[in-house]
Order: sequence, then C-alpha cells, then structure tokens
Amino acid sequence: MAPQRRAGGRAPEAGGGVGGAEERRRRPSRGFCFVLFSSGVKGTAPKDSRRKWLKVAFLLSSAMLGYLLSGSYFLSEDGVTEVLAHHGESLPDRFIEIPCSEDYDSHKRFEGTCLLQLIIAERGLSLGGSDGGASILDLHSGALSLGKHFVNMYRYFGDKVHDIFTEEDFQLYRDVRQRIQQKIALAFGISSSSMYLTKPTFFSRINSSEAKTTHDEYWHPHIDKVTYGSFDYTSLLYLSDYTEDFGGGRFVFMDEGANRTVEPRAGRVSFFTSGSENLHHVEKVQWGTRYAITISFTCNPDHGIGDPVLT
Ligand SMILES: O=C(O)CCC(=O)C(=O)O
Ligand SMILES: [Fe+2]
Repeated sequence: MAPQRRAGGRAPEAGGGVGGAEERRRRPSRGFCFVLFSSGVKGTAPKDSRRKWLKVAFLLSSAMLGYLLSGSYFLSEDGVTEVLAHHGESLPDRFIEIPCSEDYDSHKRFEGTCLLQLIIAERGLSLGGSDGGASILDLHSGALSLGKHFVNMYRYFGDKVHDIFTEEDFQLYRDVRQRIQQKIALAFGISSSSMYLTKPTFFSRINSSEAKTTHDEYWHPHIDKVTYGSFDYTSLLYLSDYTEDFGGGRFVFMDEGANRTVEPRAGRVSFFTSGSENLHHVEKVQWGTRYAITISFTCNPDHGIGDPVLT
C-alpha cells in the first residue's frame, strides 16, 4: 500500500502507477470460479489443470498468529462482499484459486517450476513520516517518507540509523522474509530457490490524515505487477488490528460480481500472485494507525535483490 504504487504516484525506485480504471480495462475478462482448499489438499487437482490456475493464497504463520477465515457473505452498498478473513478469527491455511490472467503467457519460466515486525516499523517511521496519511520505510533502499517527499534514511540520518535499528532487527526481517518465501513456495508448488526478493519491500503506516500528495493515495485499485513491474508474488504481513487499532483499511480483492476482503490482524500474512487476476485496493483508513509490511518476490533472477542490510 505504499503511496508510490498508486495512480499517479511514483516511488523513488519503483515504476509509475497506473490508474484503477485503466487497470480494469486491461484485465482479461474471465468467468467467475472460486475454489477453497487447504494447503494439504492442493495436490488433488490434476497436474496439468493446476497449471491453468494461478492461486490466491493466504497464510497465517502459527508463530505470528492465526490464519484466514471461512467466507461469509453480506450485502454492501456496492454489491456482494465476501469476507475472506475476519479480523477476529485465527485461521488455518486457506487457498482460493482463481482463473489465471494472461499476464504470464510470455513468461516461460512460470511453466511448471515457477508457476507460481511492529516495533521496527514504529521506530523506523518515527524518523520521518508523510504529511499526508500514508508513510513508507524501505529497509533495502532506505526510502523513507518525510513531509511531502522521500529521503534516503541511510544518507539523511547517517550513523544515527544505528541508534534506531539493530542487526537483530534486520535479522528478524530476513527470518520473516524467508519464512514467507517458503510458505509461498509450498503453497504454489514451486521451489523456494527459484524465487527472489524484489523491490520495493517496505513497512507502511497509514492513518486518516488527508492526503497531501499522490504518494499518500494508497486507496486506488491497482495491479501490483503493473505498479511495481517486477512483482510475481505479493505478500502482506499485517502488524496491527482492524477495529482495534484502526477502522477502515481492509484489503479488498476486486473480483467480478463480488469484492473479497481481508481484515488485517497483527501477524496475519496474505499472499497472492501479482497479476491482473488480483486487482485490489485498500479501503481508506477512518481512524487509528494501520501498519503492514509488503514483501514481494520475483521469479526473474535479474529482478532479484539481496536482503536489507544495516549499513
Ligand atoms: O497493505 C495492504 O493491505 C496492501 C498494500 C498493497 O496493495 C501494496 O503494497 O501494493
Ligand atoms: Fe497492492
């Protein structure tokens, strides 16, 4: 949800965003199909037919807290909304399969093999912060929201960064990244060694302050692959709780005929393929502060980056 991934927004290192309407137009039309299954039964689909699907997978690491929730339906003003993961429920692994978009057709590497922390955030983001409602901190590039701009915190704060972060903080990030990577690999039936961390990877902090620049406009519908370019798998680790720490701010998959929401819960990890099959947006935060980390992966080694290092 970094502001730079949005319409008109531009990250210090990321490609330009694309407006929601355009992204919707680019999205291949597809019939609605929706299957729920747990990781343990993923292999029940015939191998060939499995290739025809890209999967939306949600996981809650047991050490981090629960997992996603069973679907329940209710009518919202704009149609049917399905809550995939209620804030209050601790869920087992759950996968939702959706038809594959055409985004990956030219990526031969997808066939077969690769078809597929709050204290740190608070401390780091306390160094800066956007004047508007959305701030990011990228431990890899050092990009930090400050006022209406971004600074490179490693250059801007120099050695003071060592008063804020410790090597243990970075080790924690690496451990979490690795665990998520392994979970994604398992869920999608690919080798973890054929996935590479890609940029941007960042902590986000959102509150209800009025947006001051397009970088603060985190709520636009978007496709991560369009906004960020190199993303093949997006993962989101939530660090605060919907309804307890903030209101609004739910994650919404915008599917034909229905929106499907994930209610952030501290420790909940949600991951999904980054193509047009997974158009999504984040609801505006109405009150409180929402924290999350976006950690994403590419199957293209050329787009891979190393883990963040405390410099
Ligand atoms: O924070 C979230 O729930 C989603 C963020 C998002 O869509 C993104 O980082 O591209
Ligand atoms: Fe996104």
